Amino acid sequence: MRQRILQLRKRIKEEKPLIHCITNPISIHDCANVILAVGARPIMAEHPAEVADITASAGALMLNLGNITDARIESMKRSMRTAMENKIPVLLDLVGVACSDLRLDLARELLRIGHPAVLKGNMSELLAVSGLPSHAIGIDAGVEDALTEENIDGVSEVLKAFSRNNQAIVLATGKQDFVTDGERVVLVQNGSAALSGITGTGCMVGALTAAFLPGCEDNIAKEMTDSIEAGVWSGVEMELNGRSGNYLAAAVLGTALMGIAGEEAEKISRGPGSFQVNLLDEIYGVSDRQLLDLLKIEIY
Ligand SMILES: Nc1ncnc2c1ncn2[C@@H]1O[C@H](COP(=O)(O)OP(=O)(O)OP(=O)(O)O)[C@@H](O)[C@H]1O
Ligand SMILES: Cc1ncsc1CCO
Repeated sequence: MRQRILQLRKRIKEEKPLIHCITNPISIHDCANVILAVGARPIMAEHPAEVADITASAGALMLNLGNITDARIESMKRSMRTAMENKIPVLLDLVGVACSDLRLDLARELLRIGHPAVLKGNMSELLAVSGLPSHAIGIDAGVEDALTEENIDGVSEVLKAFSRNNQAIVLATGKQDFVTDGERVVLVQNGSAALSGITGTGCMVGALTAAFLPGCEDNIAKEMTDSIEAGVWSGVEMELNGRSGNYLAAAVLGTALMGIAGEEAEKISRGPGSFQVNLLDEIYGVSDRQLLDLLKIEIY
């Protein structure tokens, strides 16, 4: 996994894929900047009459339900259709589905239209979309829903089943980030409480993960073959848009990079203002050596 995420980061820097984001105006600027910081190219087009063309030319599509509008609802449906037709990987960020039936219904409709590679949210949002009770406060996760040593086995079973049912990577953010492909679970333990002191860090994790999706494409078949030969493939084969594959590494890299950058930025910041600036610098500047030395993941 460690070598895999370094290769993925290098590949995106080299290939600079176009990442189409339809997202909320609160964090749209931050999302564009983190995509640039890892070497990819953001485009934030959202007019319903143009999004199909833009999606068709992109390497990945990010749909973020924050601050939803009628225009973006229509655009997301159109882009999801185009992404499926063109075999473009999609990350769906379920912002607010635990506090708004409009967004929950939209998420379900998008899941009927298409097949995201990654389903992302905080723990309350993922419980809500899985059809379970949740305790969100607005777009924030409720403390009752946080991952703990006591509930981790139960939560893992729920989110692994949700991943298998949707044949998507599930990424739940929080103090620890939880990533699963339906078989394996990766806990990413990097991070800083300062990340919850500025808005949009969850959206930025979505944007980073979306930026890494195109880098998983050609390597998927090879990664699976290598794993089978090495006897370590865990058995789950995902049919994503007609390809077999697994975008687990993109989600682990997206969350780990945010977590490590948050830890490093916190050391040199005076408060949320300088933290925000330093966070972007760290996402841009963290070296491979730092990534390897600071990465804290557990794989089950
Ligand atoms: N208390 C914490 N300690 C360490 N890391 C944290 C903490 N809170 C959040 N993070 C990190 O911040 C990032 C965003 O996660 P969070 O769950 O806060 O997203 P969110 O609620 O969707 O955020 P937003 O709504 O602001 O976009 C993740 O990388 C997560 O690991
Ligand atoms: C504050 C806020 N409201 C809708 S989206 C958003 C950014 C963090 O998700």
